[in-house]
Amino acid sequence: MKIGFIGCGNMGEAILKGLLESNVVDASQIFVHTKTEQRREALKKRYQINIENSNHLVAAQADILFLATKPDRYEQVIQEIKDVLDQSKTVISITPSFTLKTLGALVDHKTNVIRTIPNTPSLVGLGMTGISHEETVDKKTLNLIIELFSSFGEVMIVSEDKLPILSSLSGSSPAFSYLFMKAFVDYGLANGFTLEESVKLISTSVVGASQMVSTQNFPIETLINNVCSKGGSTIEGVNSLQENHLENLVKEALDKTTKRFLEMMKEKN
Ligand SMILES: NC(=O)C1=CN([C@@H]2O[C@H](COP(=O)(O)OP(=O)(O)OC[C@H]3O[C@@H](n4cnc5c(N)ncnc54)[C@H](OP(=O)(O)O)[C@@H]3O)[C@@H](O)[C@H]2O)C=CC1
Ligand SMILES: O=C(O)[C@@H]1CCC=N1
Repeated sequence: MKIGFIGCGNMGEAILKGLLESNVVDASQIFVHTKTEQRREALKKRYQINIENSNHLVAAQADILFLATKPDRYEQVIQEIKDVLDQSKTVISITPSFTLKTLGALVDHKTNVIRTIPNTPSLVGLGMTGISHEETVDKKTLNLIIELFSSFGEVMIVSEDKLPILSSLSGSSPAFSYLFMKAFVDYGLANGFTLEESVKLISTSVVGASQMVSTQNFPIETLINNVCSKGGSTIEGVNSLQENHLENLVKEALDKTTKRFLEMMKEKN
């Protein structure tokens, strides 16, 4: 099996590194083209993968092809590679903008297309990828795609209409978590802790809290209450966040994120 990347920036590299570290594929099986030579050289040096001089050369060799450019390049790069696409290949979109129907039309229905929303924690093997596909995709191909994405994280198959919300919940949410965590790091720095200490304290606690939410069969409210000792310190912070409407702020941000996803789709379909 050969895997191609057309474009390989933040998200493409997260998938590429996730795949390599999971050992499901070897560097010799990966073929990449990006716009700039500088980026191609950097990726070659970092991962010892095959670098090609055109998108066409990548597509000609790959069985599975990640379109990892920004959405404004999708139409152009598909034009460049269309003549080498056939039923033996699978094209994977990772962008909000294009529906399966539009992607199918762009590739002249010559190849399988899968629509995904991955996230950047794939880089460290803790990704979360939403996948939508046409019913016509055969089981073997679908299982292979699921296996690839599962090698660096979790996978959720959803109907296409659910992708905009899924993207806010898992594609974009790492950015919101980083912003939240940045406030803790800044607080540690301002109060005598080093950067390393502050990062360790908050990142370990957030990993622990994530594990509690995903493994303990409690409502999240119970987990919050279990930290708030009666008459203790935490309740003061929780009350302050609630008085400042943290949950409403987050929901408003999610609404705006989803709205933009839908606008991006409207622009291209
Ligand atoms: N970042 C994220 O968290 C997530 C991103 N996505 C989606 O992933 C896609 C990529 O985003 P992201 O990785 O952040 O973007 P980046 O800007 O980091 O990467 C874009 C890549 O595309 C390459 N590129 C640009 N033009 C061409 C071209 N004509 N041919 C080949 N390669 C080209 C760039 O090359 P070069 O580096 O040489 O300039 C770069 O490697 C987007 O569609 C985004 O919606 C989805 C989920 C999460
Ligand atoms: O910001 C974006 O458009 C992409 C989609 C999900 C995360 N990043």
